[in-house]
Amino acid sequence: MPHIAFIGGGNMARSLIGGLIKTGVAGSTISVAEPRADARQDLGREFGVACYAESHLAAANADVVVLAVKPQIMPSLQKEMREVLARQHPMLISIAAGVRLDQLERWFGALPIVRCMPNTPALIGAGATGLCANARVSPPQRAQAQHILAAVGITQWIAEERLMDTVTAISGSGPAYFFAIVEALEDAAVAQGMPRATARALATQTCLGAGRMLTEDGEAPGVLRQRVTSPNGTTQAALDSFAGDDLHRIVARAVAAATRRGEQMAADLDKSL
Ligand SMILES: NC(=O)c1ccc[n+]([C@@H]2O[C@H](COP(=O)([O-])OP(=O)(O)OC[C@H]3O[C@@H](n4cnc5c(N)ncnc54)[C@H](O)[C@@H]3O)[C@@H](O)[C@H]2O)c1
Ligand code: PRO
Repeated sequence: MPHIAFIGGGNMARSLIGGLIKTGVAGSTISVAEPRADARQDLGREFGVACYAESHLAAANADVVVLAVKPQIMPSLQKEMREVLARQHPMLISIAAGVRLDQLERWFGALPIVRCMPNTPALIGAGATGLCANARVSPPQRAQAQHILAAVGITQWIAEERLMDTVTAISGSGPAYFFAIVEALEDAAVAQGMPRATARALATQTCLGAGRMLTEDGEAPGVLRQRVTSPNGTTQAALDSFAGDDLHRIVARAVAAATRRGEQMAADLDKSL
């Protein structure tokens, strides 16, 4: 069994650890570095994993090191981690938004590195993750990285690293877009006089039902949309209104803004060093 060390024991690490344990990985093969004592205690109690306040201790026997800290923290890890990484030569998996493979190599050394972008539905095992590897990652290591992320949802390999910022803009940030749409539907119904609890229940279940149809029917979203849309009916009226407001342009602009922000975050990290 490979030993996996998580550096950072926050939300995303917790969901990955929970997913791995559910797939049968033993807690004794996982260690976590987390500065917050209460989080260390919770993780140890819930999953039976070994928790440390210092990163180099968690990574001491690791075959795989998952970097699960905020992007801004990443460069500051190098001082503490460089020696243990040089000794262990593990595969690194970074889940940080807007941190490039070349930056990770510069900070942590010439290691096999996988950059990936999961999303918060990983917390309930329904995540979507894009992964991108540097040339040092062997085929078995690719399979190992995919296995770790597949514990919390679907995975897609991304050949061109520049598209990892697009992954972040589509599926990394994407859950927030759908929550925003549910909020907007809820507000629209409330404005027409519906009680908020009723509006929320209807909008939420509609989102779940539409999502399940997308994943379970195997039909393209356009086909499913047409099936809801009676000629000259209510849906047509709403879709015409969306088209009049150029929904596709609104979404494309938002995705472009998120993509640019990812690129900017990486550029800021370059400047901060
Ligand atoms: N939340 C999301 O939607 C999402 C989605 C995809 C990827 N990500 C990425 O995942 C990473 C973690 O995000 P999160 O939402 O789990 O954040 P989080 O704040 O819940 O977890 C980060 C953890 O790192 C710990 N930490 C801080 N300094 C540390 C250090 N020096 N050594 C070890 N641990 C340290 C913090 O105490 C915290 O518990 C980020 O890089 C983020 O970009 C987040
Ligand atoms: N949350 C992180 C952000 O908003 C990365 C994707 C989702 O930057």
